[in-house]
Amino acid sequence: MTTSNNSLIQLNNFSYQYPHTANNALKSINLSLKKGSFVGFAGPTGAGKTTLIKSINGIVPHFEGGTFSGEVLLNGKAADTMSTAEIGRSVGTVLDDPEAQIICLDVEQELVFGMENYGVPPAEMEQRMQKALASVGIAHLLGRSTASLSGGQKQRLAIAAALAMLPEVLVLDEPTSELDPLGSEEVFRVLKQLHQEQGMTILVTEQKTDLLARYCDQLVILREGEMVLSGTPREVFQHPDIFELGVALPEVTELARRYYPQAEPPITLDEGVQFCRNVIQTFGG
Ligand SMILES: Nc1ncnc2c1ncn2[C@@H]1O[C@H](COP(=O)(O)OP(=O)(O)OP(=O)(O)O)[C@@H](O)[C@H]1O
Repeated sequence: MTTSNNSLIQLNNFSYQYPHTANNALKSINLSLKKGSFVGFAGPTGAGKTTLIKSINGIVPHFEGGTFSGEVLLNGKAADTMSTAEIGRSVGTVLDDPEAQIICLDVEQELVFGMENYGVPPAEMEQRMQKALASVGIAHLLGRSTASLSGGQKQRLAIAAALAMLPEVLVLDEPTSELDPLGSEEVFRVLKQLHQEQGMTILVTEQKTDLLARYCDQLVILREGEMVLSGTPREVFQHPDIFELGVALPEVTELARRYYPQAEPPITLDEGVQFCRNVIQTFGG
């Protein structure tokens, strides 16, 4: 086993192939993530983003089967030697579709369900439930039926249910795919707050790169199972190769890079406004 440093999650030359497929879905991934990271994963469809998330929460290989080489370490321990229950104590998962993840009829049951399965004492459950709901700003929804919640509220509930298990890391697979722009922003604001106020480690796959640009500290780009770029959102979106990697850039970045390829492109709307002002001044002057 490779010696682990102080990484919370470490992938060493990790390759994985689903059963009955011809190619590896992940190819020699080397990635080291420290506690307190907020990392976004992007890349074209089929790049391996979901598979990478599933390799961290143990679905790969525990439930999917298949073959792998290399290793995924959680706190220095090889994930394939841990039970899924053990992995679940460290890694909380939120899926793209809250409808599929929420299984109980009311908010309280939804939060209690996971804790009961892990044998959390009832008095502690109540405390954890209140804290988890407050953390994502939906304490007022206790007592509501899950069917009556909006998409954004359901996704916050899914996050709260994961938080009630006191995970060290939260992995989210396209958590805004069912949400409109306001709901998407709401989810990322909650994540940023968890990250800043509780030091939660957050790993998220997301197609909306403007959200990744604004909220993540680190961005990893995958293509055809390989990790092709990694850095701050600015380093990644300003990288000369980014256009060739099939990643949808934030709109402001895309426009600036196309029309002013020599200039340092903006990566957020605010920077885009300033960029336009500078362009107008240059041409006006
Ligand atoms: N359960 C599975 N069985 C077989 N092959 C799979 C399975 N799940 C994914 N794959 C294949 O593994 C590769 C990586 O898929 P993955 O879902 O990880 O990509 P992704 O980047 O998340 O794509 P998307 O953005 O479309 O969700 C693809 O070629 C896909 O067809």
